[in-house]
Amino acid sequence: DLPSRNRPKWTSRVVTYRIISYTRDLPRVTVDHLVAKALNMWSKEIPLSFRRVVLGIPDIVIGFARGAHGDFYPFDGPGGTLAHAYEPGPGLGGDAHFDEDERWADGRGLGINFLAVATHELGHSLGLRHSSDPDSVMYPTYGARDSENFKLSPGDIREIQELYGKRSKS
Ligand SMILES: CC(C)C[C@H](CS(C)(=N)=N)C(=O)N[C@H]1Cc2cn(c3ccccc23)CCCCCCNC1=O
Ligand SMILES: [Zn+2]
Repeated sequence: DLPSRNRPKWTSRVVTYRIISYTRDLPRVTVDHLVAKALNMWSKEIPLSFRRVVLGIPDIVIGFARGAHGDFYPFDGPGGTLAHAYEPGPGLGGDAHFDEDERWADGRGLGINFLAVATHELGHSLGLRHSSDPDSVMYPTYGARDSENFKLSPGDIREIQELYGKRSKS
């Protein structure tokens, strides 16, 4: 894209998040853990950290919902769109919604790999757009990945560092 195109990003060094609803398919602690893992996959590459809050208004609201759920993008039942997230900004900005009509899995059982989808969505929450590289986490369609060694592609790392800079090793 044109470098001058204004790409929204978080300007604070610490971004807060709150998980406000869960799925019946996974234990809450598993969702908490996989969300933290997805966030850490991105934050370890950039000078930005995430803090979970359980009360109040965070930067990023994360939740599960089905059908129409209060924004302009109702979900579509099983299959189809699995989730959506908003680019950085106030209000809905940064929020990530997961379609409760999917069968969510932790990477072992059948079902949609929640870690893979959460990493994609939180990439959007950080300001990333889609990639044409099928190995990228930001590829527009879901591909079953074994979550054992699920990781960001070199392109994903390049994109997020282009937006936020590199995390200094010090
Ligand atoms: C990349 C994801 C993690 C997030 C994206 C949504 S977003 C906004 N966050 N970029 C997503 O859900 N993409 C659809 C795209 C899609 C594929 N098909 C569709 C059929 C109908 C509607 C959408 C789709 C064909 C049939 C397969 C349906 C199941 C898989 N769905 C997808 O891959
Ligand atoms: Zn996407």
